[in-house]
Amino acid sequence: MKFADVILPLALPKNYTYAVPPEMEDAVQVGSRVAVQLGKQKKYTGIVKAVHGMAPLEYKTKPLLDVLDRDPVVYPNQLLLWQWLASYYMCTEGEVLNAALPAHLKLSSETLLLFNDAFGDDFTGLDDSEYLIAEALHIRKELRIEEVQLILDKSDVYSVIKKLIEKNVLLVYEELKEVYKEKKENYVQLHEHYAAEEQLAGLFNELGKAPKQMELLLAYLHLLKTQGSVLQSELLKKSGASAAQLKGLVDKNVVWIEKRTVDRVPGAGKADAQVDFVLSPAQEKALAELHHCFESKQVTLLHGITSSGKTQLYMKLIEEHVNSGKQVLYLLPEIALTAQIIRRLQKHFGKKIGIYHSRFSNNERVEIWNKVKTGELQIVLGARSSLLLPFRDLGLIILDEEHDASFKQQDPAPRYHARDSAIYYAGLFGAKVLLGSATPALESYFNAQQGKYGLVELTERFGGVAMPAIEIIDLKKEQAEKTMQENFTPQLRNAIGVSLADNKQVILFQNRRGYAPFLMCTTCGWIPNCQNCDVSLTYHRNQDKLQCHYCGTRYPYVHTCAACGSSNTLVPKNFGTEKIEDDLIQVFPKARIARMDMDAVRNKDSHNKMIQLLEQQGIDILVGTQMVVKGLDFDNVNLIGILSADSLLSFPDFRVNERAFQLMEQVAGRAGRRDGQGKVIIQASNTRHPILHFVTTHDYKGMYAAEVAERQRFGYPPFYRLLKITMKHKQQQVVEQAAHILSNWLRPHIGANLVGPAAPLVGRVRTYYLQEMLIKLPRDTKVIAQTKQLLREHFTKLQAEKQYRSVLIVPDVDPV
Ligand SMILES: Nc1ncnc2c1ncn2[C@@H]1O[C@H](COP(=O)(O)OP(=O)(O)OP(=O)(O)O)[C@@H](O)[C@H]1O
Ligand SMILES: [Zn+2]
Repeated sequence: MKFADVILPLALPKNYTYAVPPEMEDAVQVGSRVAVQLGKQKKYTGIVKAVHGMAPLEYKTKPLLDVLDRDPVVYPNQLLLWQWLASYYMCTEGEVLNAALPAHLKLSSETLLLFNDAFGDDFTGLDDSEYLIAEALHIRKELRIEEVQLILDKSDVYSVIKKLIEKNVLLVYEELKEVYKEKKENYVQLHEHYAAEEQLAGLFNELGKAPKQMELLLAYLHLLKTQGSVLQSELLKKSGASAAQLKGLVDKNVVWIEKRTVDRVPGAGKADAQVDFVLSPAQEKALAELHHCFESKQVTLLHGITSSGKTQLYMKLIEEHVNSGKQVLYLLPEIALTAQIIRRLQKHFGKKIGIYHSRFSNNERVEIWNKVKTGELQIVLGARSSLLLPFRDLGLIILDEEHDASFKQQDPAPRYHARDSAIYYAGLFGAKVLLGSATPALESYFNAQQGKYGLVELTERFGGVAMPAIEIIDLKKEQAEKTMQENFTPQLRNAIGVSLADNKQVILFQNRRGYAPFLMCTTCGWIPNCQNCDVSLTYHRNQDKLQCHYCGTRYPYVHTCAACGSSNTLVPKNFGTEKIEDDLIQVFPKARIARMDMDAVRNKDSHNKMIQLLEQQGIDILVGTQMVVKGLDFDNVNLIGILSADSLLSFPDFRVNERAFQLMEQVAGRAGRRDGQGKVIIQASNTRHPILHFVTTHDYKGMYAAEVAERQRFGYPPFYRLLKITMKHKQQQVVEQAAHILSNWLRPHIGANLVGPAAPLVGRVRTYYLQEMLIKLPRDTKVIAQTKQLLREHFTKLQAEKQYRSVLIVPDVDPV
């Protein structure tokens, strides 16, 4: 008898073993999907993790209901990655599976099946079982899996359902909006008859009487010449003609329309890689050093200052790996994945490159998933989650902007860090990892210093452009002398004026969105808070609403103070990007001003459009949050303003200095990238903060040395590892008691390295009260593994107690 261990898409503490019925023995394979029953009612599809001959001792096995795939959907290396992620980040393999598989590869008994009206009612291509289900669906429009089982009078219905999905008869509800279908587009083709010059000339004569059709024809010929093929939609747009006018040409047998399947995944025309630029001598040297490092190290850190051309080096490395038949994964923070970087890469790698991030539809994800699996896509440019794609033969992972905190997943599990996970995953393939940044994470630079990673430094900007000059302006002094106009010092106002007069562009940075981070009653000091979270509400003037940035709830503007009853005494305090935008309009009424933050660019298109507008110099002044920082490359920006450095340097976190340095150095790096030296103006109240000194001198190493000494003194990363435990419950007393009990159990084992429990700064979020504990762990793999095991046991023990069963316990390994 054979048995299969199956990973189910649930947060189950362990995997279940099922018996393999003899008729499925040949079909069942590691990495294939199988349908199984869990408990009395529920059915799921899971993935086979192992096939073996050992019956479990603790329970009687149920049989597999069905094997869904002839070819496994994941490779053994994915299964190893899932296992590692679950164990290292303290979650279940089911949770990892859930994050990794695109929705259409998951089915469960809760799944609702719908009839696909587009299929019509021609059922001739279906076999008997398929026909029965299709007919039932056609009449009833939707069915649950149990109903399908009743109709067919058998339990193993998953293969029938799968076939019906493939034949486009049936839709799975989760994907209703975007079920996987090939995408078709209409292309216009000139009739062969007119390929010859004379015939075409004759046609022109004929159409002389029909000017619109003539325009259509001219537009067609132009598009054909420039693009090789002619999309109907583009032709109509370019010629300004209507569909009816185009139909006129079709009726005259001049052109015909062909429906073609097109790739959803955007890929520019060229099929071949062509990396045709020349590296500068400094870049050549760095490339040689990278090769040298990779001879002995799996991981190398490329520390290259802003605009030194790191991206060009990546492209050279990508080319080498692609030429040797390997796959390459290029990871970027989500918001940095803009049309700008995509275009830069597509220019050189054309169709070999695929893009993958969370804003993609399920359809697009499935397409990429399949092409990565077959190896057809050799390069993937993606955000964190593209690490979970089924690579076939990975040769290189590049992590650009590797210091970026968004490489760490927050919610839900797996709470993984793409950098560390990439290093593990690459190891399975014997692949290399390149970490790149102008401001590396302290942890990475430390590892490089220790010799664990290779280190290559690129210390000059491409084209010999100088680093921007940095000027710190004393906000206190200017405020005392009453020279401020809104939030601008005279120095910043002047500099903006000079840039505008020179037709240059300006970027202003402020790390808060909205109009004002909070309102305050001038009579009694009352501040409006969120009802679900212990946090003040941000004022958004454009919507005339107050908004909680923790749970997203919106509230109408308040005119009367809830504490003292005075009316119209609430005033905005502090300032966000919306306010700066408003101020700019007043101070520079003629300038073209735009704002880039999460409110202004909700979808990927508006974000890309704004970047494009900036590239084409349709914007004079851009004000934005972190978003304006990430990896952007503009020719004409020569001034950067940081409106308040204090707000970056004053929140309670041991990484605050590192983060502030990275942000300011990165945003400064957007200035003067092409010609002439750029300028950065930083407004600050505390002008003597040591970090400002390091920013002024672009002194990463100085910052590193100072910070690392502090970290060592206080026992923080990179010297210690951190593990944060957050506990949540709707009742404050329950969560406090639970945290107290858990910490009392843990303290004898962990001692002084257990900090807390205590309520975090924002002690209640989304109506849940929070308690946090921090565990500092020595960098010793064995101790770390033992501690995680200890925690797992005690979590289980706590949740076995009835009154604490509903307390949520969230472990976060290596929190950022
Ligand atoms: N060898 C080269 N040939 C042509 N152009 C280059 C070369 N190296 C760099 N450039 C150009 O210089 C600019 C800066 O390079 P790039 O964006 O790669 O820098 P970077 O190091 O990634 O900067 P950042 O860290 O600030 O994002 C880009 O416009 C790039 O096209
Ligand atoms: Zn809230």
